[in-house]
Amino acid sequence: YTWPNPQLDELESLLFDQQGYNERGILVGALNPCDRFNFGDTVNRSNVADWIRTAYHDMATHNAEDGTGGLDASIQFEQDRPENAGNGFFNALRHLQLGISRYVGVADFIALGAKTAFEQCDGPTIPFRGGRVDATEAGPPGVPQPQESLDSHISSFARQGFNQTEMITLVACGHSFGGVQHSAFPDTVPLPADVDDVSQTFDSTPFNFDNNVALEYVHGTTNNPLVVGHNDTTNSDKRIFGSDGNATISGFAADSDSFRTACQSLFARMLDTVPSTVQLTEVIEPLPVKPQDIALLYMGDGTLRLSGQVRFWNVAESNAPSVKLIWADREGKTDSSYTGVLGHNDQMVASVLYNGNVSALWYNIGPLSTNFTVVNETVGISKFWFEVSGGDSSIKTEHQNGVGFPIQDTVMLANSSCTAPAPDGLSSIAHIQIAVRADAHPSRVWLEYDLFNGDAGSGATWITVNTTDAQLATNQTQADSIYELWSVDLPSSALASSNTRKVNIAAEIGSLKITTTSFSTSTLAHC
Ligand code: HEM
Repeated sequence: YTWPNPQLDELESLLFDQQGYNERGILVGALNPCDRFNFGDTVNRSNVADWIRTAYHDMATHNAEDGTGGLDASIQFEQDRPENAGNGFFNALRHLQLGISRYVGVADFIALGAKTAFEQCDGPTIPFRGGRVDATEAGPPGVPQPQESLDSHISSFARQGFNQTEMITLVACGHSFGGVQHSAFPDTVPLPADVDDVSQTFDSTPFNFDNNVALEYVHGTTNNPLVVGHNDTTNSDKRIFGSDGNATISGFAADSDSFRTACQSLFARMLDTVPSTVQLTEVIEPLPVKPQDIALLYMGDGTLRLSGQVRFWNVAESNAPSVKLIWADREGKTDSSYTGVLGHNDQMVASVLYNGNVSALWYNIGPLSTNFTVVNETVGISKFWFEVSGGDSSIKTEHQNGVGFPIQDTVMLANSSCTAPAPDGLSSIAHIQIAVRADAHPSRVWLEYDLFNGDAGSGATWITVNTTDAQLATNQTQADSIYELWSVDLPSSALASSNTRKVNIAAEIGSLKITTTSFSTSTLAHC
């Protein structure tokens, strides 16, 4: 895709800013190491297994015929159903919900969680699409349960869109992780003496993807509680694996590569099973050159400060290039003076598990001593690009296939913005000043910020975007012939349940809506 695209940029970052500098720790951080479990010390439980099971149970109510249900976060409202026994969903959701924003909801986070868990813990790479839509209420029930007959499982998977071989495969792929917990299934897993609870695992390597679930089943060494459980009624894995005379599962036991490939494609299908009204995005690949948090700041002295960061994908620190920024002015013209340096040091390195271990380098716009580049406000800026000088003294221009990286200089934060204590002495008020090009004549200028909403009963969460309108400032002393100032006060209470405490500026000019990247009010100067 072409930068910028706020939804795809956010998904790309969640997928590929995994570890190291600028990491988005929410996914990989909770899966490292793979036996990590955030909630209590029950032996054999893990976030990895909870996250994968959550994605399956959310998807499993899909109806392929009428196109309803699928991976839509309706699991948030369905946790008290017998088919969703155990606290794994609650555990998974209360972590994954923390990352949501106006661009990426709970359903996308459930899918991201399962994908990342699978890959981080030795599974193959799953292509990822975003754009799932969160359900606002429970859907019809229909997750398969262990006491049901083979026929009912076959028809349940058919309803979900999977044939019998795919059913065997998907169950084996999922049950490469985790196990059955006594407290959730007391009739299936007995409680040994002297422990409060226990989880009996599906194979001997419950925290990592491998074909042991098939191998141990075929060798007769399995301890899978849904195969060798003392109550044959709940031995659903035994009935499912054996339903084609063990042909599929024996193939997986004999050939771990075929198991990997089969799980890779079925996991992708599982995560992409959504209501037919939902249109998923393209498969998101890492951008080779990705600007982030690019912002202009109006200084009121004839200059604008350009700041932000740029990530260069799949470059090792030992080959760190030197990078030059070049830009075009408001009219699209460039000049030999429209150039700046990018700052980098050996700490600004990230690592990503993506078809192997990839490293990415981050650079700041401007030298590290200031982290900004000065733009003359009279000529402004409309797009930028990079000249990358490799160790072999070759120079490569990175300009998004000639498009450049666009930036608007119509609306931006002014550096006269500041925060002051509120009259209650406890909270604060941000006095936000916004610079708007005097020739733009916006019909409306406002602030936007994401607010968390939660339903205490179900534990469901969602984001709403709150807005506060700005007015043309009565005091224009900081303004000049090119920019006028708008102002708005934002009490910190307005951001009370904002997940990021970040705010962006928006303006409506004709039928066009322009937005800036977001900033944190906590970084503003004190008045
Ligand atoms: C007929 C179909 C299935 C049945 C009857 C079934 C049944 C079960 C049961 C009873 C548990 C124990 C849950 C607990 O103790 O909290 C479990 C765990 C699990 N299932 Fe399934 N399952 C099925 C299909 C799947 C599929 C298709 C996947 C994923 C692709 C999957 C992934 C998991 C995972 C990862 C766990 C471990 C959870 C943990 O350790 O916390 N299952 N399953």
